[in-house]
Amino acid sequence: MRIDIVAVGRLKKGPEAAMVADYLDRFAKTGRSLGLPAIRIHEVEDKRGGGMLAEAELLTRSIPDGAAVVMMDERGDQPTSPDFATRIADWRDGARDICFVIGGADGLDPSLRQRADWQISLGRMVWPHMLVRVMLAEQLYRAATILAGSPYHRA
Ligand SMILES: C[S@@+](CC[C@H](N)C(=O)[O-])C[C@H]1O[C@@H](n2cnc3c(N)ncnc32)[C@H](O)[C@@H]1O
Repeated sequence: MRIDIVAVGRLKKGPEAAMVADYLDRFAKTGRSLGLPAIRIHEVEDKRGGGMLAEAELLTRSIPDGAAVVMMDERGDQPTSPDFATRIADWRDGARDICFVIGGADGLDPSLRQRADWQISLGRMVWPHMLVRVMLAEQLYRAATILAGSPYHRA
């Protein structure tokens, strides 16, 4: 099994990058005994100004064949953290790869959103994509702690 985050834009060194690295490192440590692999990030960038469609093509190329595709979108479902953890465990148990997709400033092209196995929202407000990376990384770490039965998630 592999877990990837495919995202538009390059995350420069700074607080967001440090937080993403920290949460993914914690995920890797907690996930190891749960059969969850370290998460890899793939960044794509369309330098020719082709907009959402060009970004969709680049993102599609980075999505592994057969992976469960989870699109981050403010119009999507709003699962609880335990529900999110359960879905990840179900895919793990079915030996399915998982690929999270985060769009750029214009969002994700509708053609790409149509192929999602799941569209999830971090609330109905729109967040900058770099913060979405941080929040997704935190929720993935939180999911691992829920599956491990550790006290990080107290709700
Ligand atoms: C700045 S937002 C783009 C907003 C764009 N206007 C749209 O209609 O999608 C960049 C990316 O961050 C992610 N994103 C932003 N807010 C989100 C939210 N509330 N929940 C989940 N993902 C979000 C989405 O992947 C989005 O494509």
